[in-house]
Amino acid sequence: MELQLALDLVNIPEAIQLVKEVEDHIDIVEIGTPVVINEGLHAVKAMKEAFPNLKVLADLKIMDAAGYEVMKASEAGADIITILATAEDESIKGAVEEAKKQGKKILVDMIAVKDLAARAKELDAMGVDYICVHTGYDLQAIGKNSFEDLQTIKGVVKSAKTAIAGGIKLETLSEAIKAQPDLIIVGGGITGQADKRGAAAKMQQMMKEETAAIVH
Ligand SMILES: O=C([C@H](O)CO)[C@H](O)[C@H](O)COP(=O)(O)O
Repeated sequence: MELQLALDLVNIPEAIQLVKEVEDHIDIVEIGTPVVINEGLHAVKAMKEAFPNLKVLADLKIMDAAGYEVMKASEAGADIITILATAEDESIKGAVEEAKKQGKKILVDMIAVKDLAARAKELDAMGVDYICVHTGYDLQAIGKNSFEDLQTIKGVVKSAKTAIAGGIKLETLSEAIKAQPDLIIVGGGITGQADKRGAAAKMQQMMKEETAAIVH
């Protein structure tokens, strides 16, 4: 199980400073959608140059022109690129094909999908690398989360890795670990803490220990 740090509300220097604090305790660093909107793919390039040993995810939330956008993010140094599950199948297939050509991975964001099981099955058959249930900021604000959704996709996905994102904090992390996704994505649960390094370290430790307890 891997831990991804999502950076959404920072500029490039702040993002790099933050990752310096927590780099030993995360597997993937995400350049969040708001950062890509503010700074462009330069943010992906700067992060990869600063931390060549960390995997970098570009949260582009692609909806169209998928092959082209995956190519540009790959050129900037992204290892994983996101596309929305609600995109056309042609776009999903285009993203997967280009990512394969570039040696990169595609994570599909299930935000706003109504029939999660049906769409997850289709995406799995299209060869995507990760399928991620996600409660975005606007639904987090009305008290929603994705823990049940994770169980739903875990029940149907056979090949892709599974992931969860959206409002996960130290207090709710165990709920996510229980369903054993391959990837847990945390933004504010780390970046909003005074001791960011401590929060990331504790999360990494919980993921390891609680997974070991489930497996044995
Ligand atoms: O994808 C995200 C959101 O749509 C804003 O871009 C966040 O990165 C994701 O929700 C994780 O962040 P937290 O919810 O703060 O954990």
